[in-house]
Amino acid sequence: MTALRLKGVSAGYGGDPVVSGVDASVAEGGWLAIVGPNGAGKSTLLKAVAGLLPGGGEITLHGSNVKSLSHKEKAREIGYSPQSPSMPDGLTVTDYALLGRTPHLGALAREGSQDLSIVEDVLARLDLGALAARPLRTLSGGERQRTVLARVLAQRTRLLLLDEPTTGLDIGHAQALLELVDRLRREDGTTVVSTLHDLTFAAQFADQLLLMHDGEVVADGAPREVLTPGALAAYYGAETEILHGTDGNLVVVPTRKR
Ligand SMILES: Nc1ncnc2c1ncn2[C@@H]1O[C@H](COP(=O)(O)OP(=O)(O)OP(=O)(O)O)[C@@H](O)[C@H]1O
Repeated sequence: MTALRLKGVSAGYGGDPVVSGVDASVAEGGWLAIVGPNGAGKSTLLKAVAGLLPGGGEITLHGSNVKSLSHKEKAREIGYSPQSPSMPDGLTVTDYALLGRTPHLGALAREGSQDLSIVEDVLARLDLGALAARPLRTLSGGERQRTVLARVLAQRTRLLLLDEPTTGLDIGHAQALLELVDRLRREDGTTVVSTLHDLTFAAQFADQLLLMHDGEVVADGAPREVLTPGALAAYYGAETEILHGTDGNLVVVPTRKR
């Protein structure tokens, strides 16, 4: 069943659209990775899907037009983690992750024991349990990034929009985070749209890629269809080799001519 559908989507920041003519559909429990060079429009498209930017076209989530959802409905349906959110430095890791529960609370209600246990569970899964009481200002870059993700995962939405979720994470924490997101989609049917610069991770975790260049989609399909040395040379100006493992894994290797 289709969870998310984009039809002729355009979006920008006031003047001419930065992104235009984007069509895509993501099945429930699917993972679409938006890839492309710097400035291609990946984050802009993600913000448009989150309903944070004005623009044209149609974005439907589980059959409802995203523009017609109230702020609260959107927050219950769509979890969005931006690339570099502003974080109030005085909050602890737990306090910050608890903000993800806000859309589920009644007016003036405070978080209850269920909200706390959801947050504890997410922190443990992100290897943040030992840092739960630490103020945000004392965290390393990768710990902050994981805390941002803890908040969006604690929101427990059917759609997750993750802008460069592995930025600043070491390879082990990056893998663990992507595996966690993958488990959510397999076990709960969570639908995922993420931008990812790491094309090997994109190929290994997403089932569908959207390659953007200059605000437009220039290729889409399964990772092995989209990630070719020719496309990476044309759109990234990159020299690469693509290795195909027998287990279906695909690896993008930058090569250097000497
Ligand atoms: N708030 C803004 N106001 C005006 N222009 C913006 C704004 N944010 C981004 N842009 C411009 O829109 C274009 C697309 O930016 P976007 O952040 O969507 O690219 P991206 O593909 O996510 O890039 P990156 O890989 O560098 O994160 C760029 O030319 C950028 O300069």
